[in-house]
Amino acid sequence: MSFCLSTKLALVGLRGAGKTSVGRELSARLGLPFVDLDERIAAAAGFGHVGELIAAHGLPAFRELERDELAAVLAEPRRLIVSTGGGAVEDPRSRRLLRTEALTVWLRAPLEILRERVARDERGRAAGAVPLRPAIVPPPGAGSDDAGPEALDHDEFTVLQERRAPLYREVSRRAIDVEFGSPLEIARRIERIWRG
Ligand SMILES: Nc1ncnc2c1ncn2[C@@H]1O[C@H](COP(=O)(O)OP(=O)(O)O)[C@@H](O)[C@H]1O
Ligand SMILES: O=C(O)C1=C[C@@H](OP(=O)(O)O)[C@@H](O)[C@H](O)C1
Ligand SMILES: [Mg+2]
Repeated sequence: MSFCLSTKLALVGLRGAGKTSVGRELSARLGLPFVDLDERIAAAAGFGHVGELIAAHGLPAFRELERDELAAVLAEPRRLIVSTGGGAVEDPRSRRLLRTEALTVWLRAPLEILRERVARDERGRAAGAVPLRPAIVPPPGAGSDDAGPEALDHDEFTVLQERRAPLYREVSRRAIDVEFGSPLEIARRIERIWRG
């Protein structure tokens, strides 16, 4: 991709990978505007965070907003950094746009790290607060009386990783391992890719 005026840098990866934190650091370092897709969608709909939006309107409604907002951001005639939500790649049109309209970078980390970060984000929040990241994978057998023995093995992150890893790979020009290093250090690594 040529380094043109409207080039966008997009971050993808599972929940907890650091897309929001690293995107913010990158924006400060590169002096480019930052869009966190989740924050923009939640604010536009009058919610404090996307977990509240999903709780109120459901996952399919959120996915529609996500798809439309990503297309709008990637059509903006300016350079910017966009941090997507972990599930943005599930929409085929979004994948095409991430491939063609942005330099997309996949932030990768072992699942136990992601689990720990996501759990830590929920700790210390008020009792009864709506989760920041609601569970989105129905347990096997959900809706029937007998979930079956495989329900014991159900793990949200494993399911999402299996489903999404090929999609992240498909849209990304580069994958970055983010197990080690602060968001600032990871932003510095991505800055080098961006500057070519
Ligand atoms: N490189 C990192 N090292 C340690 N903690 C991190 C790192 N990146 C993000 N975090 C923390 O992990 C949590 C999830 O980060 P966030 O940026 O919201 O991820 P995402 O947007 O990919 O879900 C936050 O508490 C954040 O401070
Ligand atoms: O994995 C997902 O489908 C989601 C990830 C979240 O964003 P982060 O990846 O920034 O946590 C947010 O968009 C929503 O809770 C759904
Ligand atoms: Mg985020």
